[in-house]
Amino acid sequence: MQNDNLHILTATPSLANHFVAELRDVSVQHDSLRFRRNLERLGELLAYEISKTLPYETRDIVTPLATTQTQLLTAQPVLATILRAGLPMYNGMLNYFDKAYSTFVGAYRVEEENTELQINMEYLASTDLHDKILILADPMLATGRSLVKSYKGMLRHGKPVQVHIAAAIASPEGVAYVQKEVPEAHIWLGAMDERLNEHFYIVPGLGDAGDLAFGPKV
Ligand SMILES: O=P(O)(O)OC[C@H]1O[C@H](OP(=O)(O)OP(=O)(O)O)[C@H](O)[C@@H]1O
Ligand SMILES: O=c1cc[nH]c(=O)[nH]1
Ligand SMILES: [Mg+2]
Repeated sequence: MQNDNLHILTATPSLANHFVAELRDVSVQHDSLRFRRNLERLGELLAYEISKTLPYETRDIVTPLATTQTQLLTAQPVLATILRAGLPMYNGMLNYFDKAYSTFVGAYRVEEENTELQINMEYLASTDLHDKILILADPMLATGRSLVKSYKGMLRHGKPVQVHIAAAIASPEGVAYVQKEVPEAHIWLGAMDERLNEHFYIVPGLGDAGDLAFGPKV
C-alpha cells in the first residue's frame, strides 16, 4: 500500500481518538444524536487537516484600525457525499468550508448471500467539477466500491484538478481498491482498521453507520 497520499488522524493521538472511540463503543454509539455529532466533528477535523494542503493567496483585510494582509484560500473546494450515512460528516465539512458548493450521490450496498457486493447508484446531483478541488466524504470505506462508483459517476460533471477522499474508518482492502482505481486521490482517514469480514463489514469497525445515524433500513 502506497502511503504518500494517505493520512490517518488517529496515528497521532488527539481528540480524534475520543470521537472515533465513541463511534465504535456499543455503550455510546446508540445515542444517535451523539453518533451523528461525532461524525460531524470528524468531518470538521478532517476539513481542517485538508485545508492545510490547499492553495492560498495573499489578501488585504480592512479592520476598523488598519489594513492587514493574510493568506486565504484561492478557491473553495466542492464538497461531495454519499447518501445517507455521509450526511453528518459532510455537514461537518460544510461547517468549515462554509462557502463550498456541493455534490450529492445516492448509493447503497446490496448485500446478498453468496454474491459479489453490488452498489446501486440512483441519484447524482452535482455542481460543475471542472478544475475544482473535490472533497468526497463518506464515513465507511469498506470495499471502496461505493466511493469509486460515485467518483466515476461524478466525472460526467467535469474533471477535478485535485481529489480528496475522507472517511471516518477504512479497511486496508478498501484503501487499496481506491488507490488502484483513483491513484490521484489524497486519502484522509479517522482510523485504519484490520480487515473486512465475510459480509464486507469493517472489523473492528462500528457496525452500520447509516443505521446508527438514521435508524435501520427496511
Ligand atoms: O466501501 P463500501 O463497501 O462500498 O461500503 C461503504 C458504504 O456503505 C455505507 O453505505 P450503505 O450502503 O450502508 O448505505 P446507507 O448510507 O444508506 O446506510 C457507507 O456509508 C458507504 O457508503
Ligand atoms: O462496516 C461497514 C461497511 C459498510 N457500511 C457500514 O456502515 N459499515
Ligand atoms: Mg448502511
